[in-house]
Amino acid sequence: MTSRLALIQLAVTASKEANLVNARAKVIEAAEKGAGIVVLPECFNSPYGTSFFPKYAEPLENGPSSIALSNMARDAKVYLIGGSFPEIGPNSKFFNTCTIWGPNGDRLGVHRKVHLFDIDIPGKQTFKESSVLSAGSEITTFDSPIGKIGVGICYDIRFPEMAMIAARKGCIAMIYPGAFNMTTGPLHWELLQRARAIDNQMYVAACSPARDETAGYVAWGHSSVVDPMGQVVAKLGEKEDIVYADLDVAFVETSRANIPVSVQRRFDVYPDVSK
Ligand SMILES: NC(=O)CC(=O)C(=O)O
Repeated sequence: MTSRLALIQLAVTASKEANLVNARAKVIEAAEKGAGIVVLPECFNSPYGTSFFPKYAEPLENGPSSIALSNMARDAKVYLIGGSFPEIGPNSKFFNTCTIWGPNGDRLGVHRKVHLFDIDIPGKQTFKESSVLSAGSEITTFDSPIGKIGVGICYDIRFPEMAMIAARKGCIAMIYPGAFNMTTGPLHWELLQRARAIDNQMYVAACSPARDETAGYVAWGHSSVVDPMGQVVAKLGEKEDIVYADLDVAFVETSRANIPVSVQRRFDVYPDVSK
């Protein structure tokens, strides 16, 4: 069983309305090219930065982005992993939130970024999402026609436990809307995807905004898909574009059967690791 995955490396602007219009056009284009599962990037409808989160935040229920995403999924008849947008949630807390939509426009899941992006590489990249955002606390999976798929957001990819638990719940892929930067992107973006793919013998995809050199936070781009053997099967440069890859469940099964690490774990040797 296969399904075509499309990653939309969207050129995100300061206009939420323009971003929603552009996202819709690209989702429909991806569906016309045969995609059954479509992914948008982290903060697909706003610039990425702590000063922007409160300004662009909207509620999950009936906010403009949720309505637009539901309509896109329904009109294109695709499973849509709707990147993320700043959410104003319970108790007026802000979250970095990914919504997942089915082909009839129903919402299938919500992932609030679990691991907030707080780093300080002096002179290169400093970011403190936790100065504005609250963290989610759920592992998120949803059922697609080719099987269960796990969803994380960007910095979540650095935490192997999340992908491992998703794999143990039966996921055949992990998908991360993300926005690495010009420091961590060249170092870690591809390596982390390949690591999570090999750890768990699953497809891993990460979808970035297109690079905008004039933005306060310059995204690395390079949206890509890695297969269960750790091979990069699709990859973009830095410009706005769409990349496609066929996800093949049989290849996940063969990879897991040929190198059966998931049944060779020695929890007797490392009992502190949760089963
Ligand atoms: N933007 C992020 O959440 C993560 C990132 O850029 C990194 O881990 O590097």
